[in-house]
Amino acid sequence: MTQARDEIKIGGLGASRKRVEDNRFVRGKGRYVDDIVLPGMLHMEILRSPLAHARITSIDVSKAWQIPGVRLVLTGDMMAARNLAWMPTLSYDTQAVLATDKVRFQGQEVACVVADDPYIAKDACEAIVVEYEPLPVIVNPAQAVAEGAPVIRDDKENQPDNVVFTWEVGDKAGTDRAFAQADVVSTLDLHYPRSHPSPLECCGSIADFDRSTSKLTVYMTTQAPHIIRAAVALVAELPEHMIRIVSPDLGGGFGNKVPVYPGYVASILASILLERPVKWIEDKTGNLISTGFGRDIYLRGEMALRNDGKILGVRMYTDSDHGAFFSDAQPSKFKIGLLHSAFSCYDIPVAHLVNRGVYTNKAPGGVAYRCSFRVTEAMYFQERMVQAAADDLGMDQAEFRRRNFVRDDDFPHRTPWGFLTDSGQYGKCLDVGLEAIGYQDFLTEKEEARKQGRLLGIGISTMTEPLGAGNSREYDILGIKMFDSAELRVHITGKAILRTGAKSQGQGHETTWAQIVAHELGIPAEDITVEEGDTDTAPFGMGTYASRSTPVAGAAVSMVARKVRAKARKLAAHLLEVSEEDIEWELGRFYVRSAPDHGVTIQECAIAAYSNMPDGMEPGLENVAYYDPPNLTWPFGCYIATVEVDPQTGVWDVLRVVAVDDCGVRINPMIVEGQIMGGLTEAYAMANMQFITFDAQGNCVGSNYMDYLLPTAWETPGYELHEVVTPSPHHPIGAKGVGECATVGGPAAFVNAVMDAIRDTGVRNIDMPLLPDRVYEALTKRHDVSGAPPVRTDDE
Ligand code: PCD
Ligand SMILES: [Cu+]
Repeated sequence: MTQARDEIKIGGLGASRKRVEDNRFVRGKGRYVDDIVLPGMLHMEILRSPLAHARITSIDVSKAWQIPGVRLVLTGDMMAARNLAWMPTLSYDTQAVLATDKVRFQGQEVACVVADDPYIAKDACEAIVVEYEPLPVIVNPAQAVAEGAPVIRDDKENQPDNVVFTWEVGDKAGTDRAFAQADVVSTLDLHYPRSHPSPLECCGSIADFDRSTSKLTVYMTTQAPHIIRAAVALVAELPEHMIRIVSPDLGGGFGNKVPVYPGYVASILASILLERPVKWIEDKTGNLISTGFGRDIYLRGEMALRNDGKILGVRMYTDSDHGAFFSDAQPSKFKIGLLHSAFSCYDIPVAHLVNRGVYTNKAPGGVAYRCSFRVTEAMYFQERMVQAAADDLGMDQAEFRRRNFVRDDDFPHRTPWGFLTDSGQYGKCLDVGLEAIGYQDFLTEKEEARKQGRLLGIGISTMTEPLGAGNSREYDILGIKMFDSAELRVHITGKAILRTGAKSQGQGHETTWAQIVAHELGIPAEDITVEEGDTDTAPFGMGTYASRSTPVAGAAVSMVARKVRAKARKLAAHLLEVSEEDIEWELGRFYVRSAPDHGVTIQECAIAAYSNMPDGMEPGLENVAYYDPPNLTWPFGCYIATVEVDPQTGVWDVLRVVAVDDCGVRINPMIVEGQIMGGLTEAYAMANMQFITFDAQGNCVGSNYMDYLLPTAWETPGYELHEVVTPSPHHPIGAKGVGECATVGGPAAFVNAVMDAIRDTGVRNIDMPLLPDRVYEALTKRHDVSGAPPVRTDDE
């Protein structure tokens, strides 16, 4: 008779266990960078450029130095003297730490002041006099490539213009042939506007250099502490074992905390020079105007179609605006991240994509904001194009998708741009979604409403997203392969501590990783402490972004637990006085196959590991695992929104949102649902209200929360969530990533719904955000409404 532990009761796989980290978060006991106070700590503030493009003719810091309490004023020249004025970016570019020659975007870091308190530092920043000679400003790709455009990156050799790269992938000739055979060619021009991840906690760091031990400790808001340690070791030429990076509690990351920012570097140098801890905490405007923007990419898409609805081929021409420095966080192999993951859920024979990246006088952009490296843009383009194509064919949009989906028995499936998708049940997900929303009934209701002048619309967005960068053959950051790690130590009493190379920013790893260990070992989740983010203790890992933690670090957790179980089995054999081959495992317990009642628990094995091990066995019960995933995981999402547009004002209200997510096996269903709701809310915000843009002078418009809107509970629609489970065949517990899915797939559902509601106008596109005035313009003037003029990048 089985004596296995009840997996749900011990908080194993599938348990909707309450998040253990919330014990401190909801009590206001989280420990964020700004909560840390070190003895003798000083405070740093940054002086930022008011202009988007200008030559610096002089910087006078004398008045700042005279303010009592000022300890250090740092300028670009001082950084340059130490070879620190420029730093390498994660995309093999360089970025100014403090400007020396020119400023290249509004908000760029020009000088820093360190003082006894932050107010003195801020006042002293204002006492610095900088003379600028304004230069012509470039705020979009069209201007960047125009004849005679000023060269923004004149600091770089071999950079005669503003083009960062041109990248091409796919089969051009084959795609041309497919278009030649098409019955219908559908085209669409779009702009995915800049958006800002905008975590509630801004960026910050405390650098603490101790001359007596030569050790540098940096507490900082980073999603990838080990990468930072490696970067500091290389840039500052400090020995790696003398650097400790600690990423404490983070108030959200959303990709914003992946790049290296000048403030971190300046605070480190200041601490080394002053031999005191130096704290820098960014303010909201600083965060909104200078750190990791997402998106900002233009697209012209073309689809070759057969009359029966089959997609024969796809072309994409895109122009991406990277701002003044190419510092996107992305695996280095593909110039534009994984943009060519578009159309992976559809069976499309051939495709061709050209992307041109340009520099502009805007803050560095293209960061993976809740997005696996340009996947959000890819899926938005895909689903907007799919809807336009269905319309052009006069075909039902759900039926058009179904006809082109990759079939369940066609996995692993090679996409036209070379990815290998692992598993899925796309048709089933769509059916669950259509059923839930009451598709046919809504179509009837929509027609009825139209007769009374009411505009109802329904939008669908279906997509599979590549999550879990990534296997070492194809993915690396600055040459470091993108594996991840876990280290598990079972104490003598059978309790345990687990450390990983990932770094939660609110996702709940302290809860879910313990659940994986509980699943593998039968140790109750509450007996397992999870720690992340301290490079002195955590095994080397690549951090948390691109929903890679579950696919990669989560897999490492499984693997390390299995290694521990293998040793525990030997201990069990010893305790039960039988050979290892005669032992069976059930959750939490080994037993003798021929005598199931004769067994030992994992906890008994733990005691034995320290007190009664067989002759010749090394004591202890711990191990470490590094996991190099064989492939990405490919979750699937089907998002359906219904809306009503007010023809008098252009205001649109969301009626219902249905989300069907298939992220394989769910470790913690409640956390997964929270991830999806959060993701949908960010999708809704981008589609509906979030607007951060630049005027002709490069001034950032929308650099505060009065203008850049975060949806509150009041604006946020309700969500109806459903699930389908297709395990990943190559992940140890069958889980796929999920954190980003709803943000990636969500926007197109809302936009498609509004476009469906106003379909009678013949308007093909309104760029996000679909502000009421844009919708109103489309309704009344019956033309496309773009956030900025689209640019074609082909030279036909
Ligand atoms: N199947 C499955 C999956 C998953 N899960 C869970 O859920 C979560 C998530 O996961 P994933 O998907 O793996 O992811 P991760 O890596 O962890 O994370 C990341 C993401 O996450 C998201 N979410 C969130 N949340 C919060 N709260 N906060 C934050 O910040 C955030 N962020 C965002 C982002 S943006 Mo990027 O960075 O952009 O790239 S990417 C991202 C965790 O806890 C886990 O464990 C479960 O349970 N199951
Ligand atoms: Cu992206």
